[in-house]
Amino acid sequence: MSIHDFKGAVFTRDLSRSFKGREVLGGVTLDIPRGQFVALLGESGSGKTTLLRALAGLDDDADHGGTYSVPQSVSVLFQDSRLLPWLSVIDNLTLGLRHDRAVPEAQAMLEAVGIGDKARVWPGTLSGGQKQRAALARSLLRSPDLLLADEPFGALDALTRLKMHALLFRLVERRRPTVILVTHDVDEALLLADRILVLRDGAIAEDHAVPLSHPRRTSHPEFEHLRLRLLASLGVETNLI
Ligand SMILES: Nc1ncnc2c1ncn2[C@@H]1O[C@H](COP(=O)(O)OP(=O)(O)OP(=O)(O)O)[C@@H](O)[C@H]1O
Repeated sequence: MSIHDFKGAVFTRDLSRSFKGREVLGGVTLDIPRGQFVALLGESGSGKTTLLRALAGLDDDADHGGTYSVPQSVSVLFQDSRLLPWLSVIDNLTLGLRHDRAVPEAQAMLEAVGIGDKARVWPGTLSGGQKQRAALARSLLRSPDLLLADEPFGALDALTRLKMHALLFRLVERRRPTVILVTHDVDEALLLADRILVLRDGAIAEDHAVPLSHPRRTSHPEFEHLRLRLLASLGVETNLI
């Protein structure tokens, strides 16, 4: 299939990236249909962030090979919220949006992520979880066709992370963007994703469908089966768990 025939959201062919002659991504070929929620797992250094940055077009410092196509409207969510400290929370959300509805829509999005009362405060006064809620609100306010999320909950405590999973799932259900979520957390991947890719040494080593309906329970036998399989492929000795 050529790039012109592809009707999905993300298309890559032999995508490679190198830094100073060292290959980090080595020929990634991938098709992601619209609206699919994909989790990207892999051991540290396997190239997850490099793949995400390639799709976001944020890698001018790398040598490029292969081709890719993504939708026009892409939002990126990072582990740190990247809110500008000199703008109020709502001004961070509306930055660059010109239309009349920007402020009420931003306020509604802050309500949706549970921090409607924080619109006028400085980002520096928010907790880590509140900052990530604001960052999530900012990225979804733009109604992206593709959301690229690089460990957005990695720095949060376990309880806040669970709340953020539920929130992300609810918001994504409503707007149905295609999502690629980089995570180290196998349970997070299994709770949220339709499909889980395992990256190894810069290539897609495994591609799993997650045949579980929502809401998902970690106690479901298929959940547990996939969990052990994924942990083993990530090099965790599962007989010790
Ligand atoms: N800008 C860069 N310059 C040089 N090397 C880089 C650059 N970005 C990434 N790398 C190298 O590419 C490899 C893959 O990095 P990447 O951040 O994509 O891995 P990752 O799977 O996201 O890792 P982690 O799970 O630890 O975040 C690493 O060895 C890293 O040092």
